[in-house]
Amino acid sequence: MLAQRLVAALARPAAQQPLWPDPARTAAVVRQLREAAPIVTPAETARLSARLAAVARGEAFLLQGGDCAETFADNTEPHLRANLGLLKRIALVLTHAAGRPVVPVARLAGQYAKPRSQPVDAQGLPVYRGDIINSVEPTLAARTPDPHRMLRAHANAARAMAWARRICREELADPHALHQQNLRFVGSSPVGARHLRQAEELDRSLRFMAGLGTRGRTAQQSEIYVSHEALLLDYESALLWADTRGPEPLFSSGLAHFLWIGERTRGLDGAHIAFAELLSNPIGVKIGPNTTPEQAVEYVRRLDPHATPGRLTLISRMGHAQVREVLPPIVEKVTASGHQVIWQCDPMHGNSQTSGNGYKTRRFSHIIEEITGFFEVHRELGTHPGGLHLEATGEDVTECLGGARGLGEDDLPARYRTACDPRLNAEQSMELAFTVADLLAESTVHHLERAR
Ligand SMILES: O=C[C@H](O)[C@H](O)COP(=O)(O)O
Ligand SMILES: C=C(OP(=O)(O)O)C(=O)O
Repeated sequence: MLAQRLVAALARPAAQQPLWPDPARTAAVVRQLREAAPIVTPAETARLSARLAAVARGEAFLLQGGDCAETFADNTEPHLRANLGLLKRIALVLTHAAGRPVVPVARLAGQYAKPRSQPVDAQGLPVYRGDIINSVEPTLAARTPDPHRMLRAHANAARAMAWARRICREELADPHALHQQNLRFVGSSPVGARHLRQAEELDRSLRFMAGLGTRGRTAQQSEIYVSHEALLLDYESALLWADTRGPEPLFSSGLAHFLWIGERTRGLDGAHIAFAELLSNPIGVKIGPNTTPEQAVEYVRRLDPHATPGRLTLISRMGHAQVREVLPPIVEKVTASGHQVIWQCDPMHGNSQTSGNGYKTRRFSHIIEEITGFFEVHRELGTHPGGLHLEATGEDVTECLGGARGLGEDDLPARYRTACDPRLNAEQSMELAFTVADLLAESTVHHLERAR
């Protein structure tokens, strides 16, 4: 029955899929993938579901982030350490500000497929669709979709997951060490003085905990969950466990704990939403500025049929100029439906622009403005601003404009390394973290006042 539903889901129109040149070879690769080892376990995914239920109830915060596009070349321990370290450092600042747990979900171990606006690039070549499909190198041969890349993606994801588990357990579980790195940011950033008070308060809290005899190295501190966009359906549908623990039999993805459906593939009649309906994993749906409140309620109805808190995350990416106008009626209508979704802000994808010198970029001030608008909307409506979804790296790239160092267009070429969209660098990310910390602290106060 479930297998038949899967066949029916995949028979629906699927946007953004590659035209594999040799279907027989693709089928052979998919058969091989079905035999491959899973990247994550259902028990881990169930643990994330429980953590996300707390987020949906307003008792925790979801922090998701990482590269726009993972690449095979950058799948190295140092790169993962930098990105995971950044995620954990941001999480520490936000945990302290919110006085609530932060659930860390990396864009990692599978974020290899990219939806694109145009099928061809400026040179007339097939566009780069992520390392799982073709190569970024600008030649016709390299851009031709190659199904064998799905096997390479799986092997890379398995390696990344093993590293991520080890790095988070052995290197990033000590809040004191993370805090020391954050203090270095505060000491060296041109806007560090602005964040000194927050850093000192965190310092005091950590010393207080040490006084109580705990360094805070808990199992929760070393946890990490992974996520990616469920875009390439040949890959996503190849590794599924049967999951009979819930109210109806479903599949649990063996490829990631959390999967999201992107803005370009969220059509209600399409294969991606139908596929997501068959998963027991927590699911995200990106909602852009054209989303209507009625559509949002339909996602809730289809993807959260049993009204499970945190099962669905609605990831708004409206753009800084539209968030205050477009988001409120959506939040109101979904709230009235009685479902407890997670409201997450992706301040990246609605704020992309092309610089005068031809780089795809984003302005730091626009990113902050969208997050501020998101918090304002939820404060106004009395709902929980439950999470943040960032494209960010712990490396010192020059891809987004602005921030404390005032990165300008002329700075972009120096270290513009992304394979797709521009990421915040480590310093811009920490500046954002301290800014969001203030917003979160405020929202916690309002939450407590309302609860009284
Ligand atoms: O990461 C996201 C998408 O792949 C991206 O925003 C689409 O980018 P494009 O407009 O450059 O194709
Ligand atoms: C493509 C992405 O986002 P969106 O679907 O919101 O454009 C992404 O998060 O990588």
